[in-house]
Amino acid sequence: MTLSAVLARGEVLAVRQASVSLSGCCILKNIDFTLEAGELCGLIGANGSGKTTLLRTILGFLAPQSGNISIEGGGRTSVGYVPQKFMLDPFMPMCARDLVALGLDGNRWGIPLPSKERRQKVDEMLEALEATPFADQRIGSLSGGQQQRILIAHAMIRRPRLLLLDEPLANLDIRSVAGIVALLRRMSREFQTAVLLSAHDMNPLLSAMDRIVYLANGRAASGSTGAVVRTEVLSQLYGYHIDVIRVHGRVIVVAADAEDDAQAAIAREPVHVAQVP
Ligand SMILES: Nc1ncnc2c1ncn2[C@@H]1O[C@H](COP(=O)(O)OP(=O)(O)OP(=O)(O)O)[C@@H](O)[C@H]1O
Repeated sequence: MTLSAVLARGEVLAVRQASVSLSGCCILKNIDFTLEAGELCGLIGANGSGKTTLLRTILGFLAPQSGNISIEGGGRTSVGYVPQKFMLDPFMPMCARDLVALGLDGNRWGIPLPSKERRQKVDEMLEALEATPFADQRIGSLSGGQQQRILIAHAMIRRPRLLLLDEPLANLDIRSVAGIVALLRRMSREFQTAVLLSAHDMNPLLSAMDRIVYLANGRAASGSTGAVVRTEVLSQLYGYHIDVIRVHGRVIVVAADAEDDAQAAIAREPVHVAQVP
């Protein structure tokens, strides 16, 4: 990871021609996009398309074989992260508020914040996430949507410049999904944090995304949703014909005429089926 020298004004993250291999297998090839302060970006792709790999590379857990990644402020201290499938023990004897407060400690050394200041920061973040009403409940007793809010508060409490979330909408009902998306949209603007969240279904994010990074075939297309989610762009990305169908304000991406069985199996993967609210 390089320091912020190559970032243009306003950019918080720049991924430049980054390629990543795992166990000798190329997972991501020449990924190239930037994110600006306050932008909300959907990292969209089917299962196994490399979303987690890309997030782990941005975090510095994996090194790109080529290309580079620059983050404002130089790295981890300015990045918040909510991992995928974060399992919270239902019997963990910790209330939600305390988990948020732990985010203040992070990799911080030295004298802790005075307890009054600490409490104030936690209260502010709980309020921002509309999590105050359940802040004193045991973390394991909360619903999936409530837990997600607490995890985001934990990741945001040090006001990172970049927030990475791996599938934060998975396993949530449609109402909770809409609530989390609206909160992330508002927080990215309010705190001028660049938010990159992965999802396999772009539909819940359509009205909220400033930018999309669409992963397929180890490669990425990025830009506004209108510019990227198009037949020509996605067909080029996948390497075979893709139809983009817009219906009732939703997008369905389907592969037409896959040439053989193997391709057809891959082709079925990217289909984004519209959910009925
Ligand atoms: N350690 C590894 N060695 C080799 N291949 C790996 C390794 N870890 C992951 N992969 C492969 O890399 C590809 C991308 O995986 P990744 O978890 O990044 O995808 P994803 O888009 O996050 O998937 P999901 O939506 O299912 O979480 C997959 O094909 C996966 O099998």
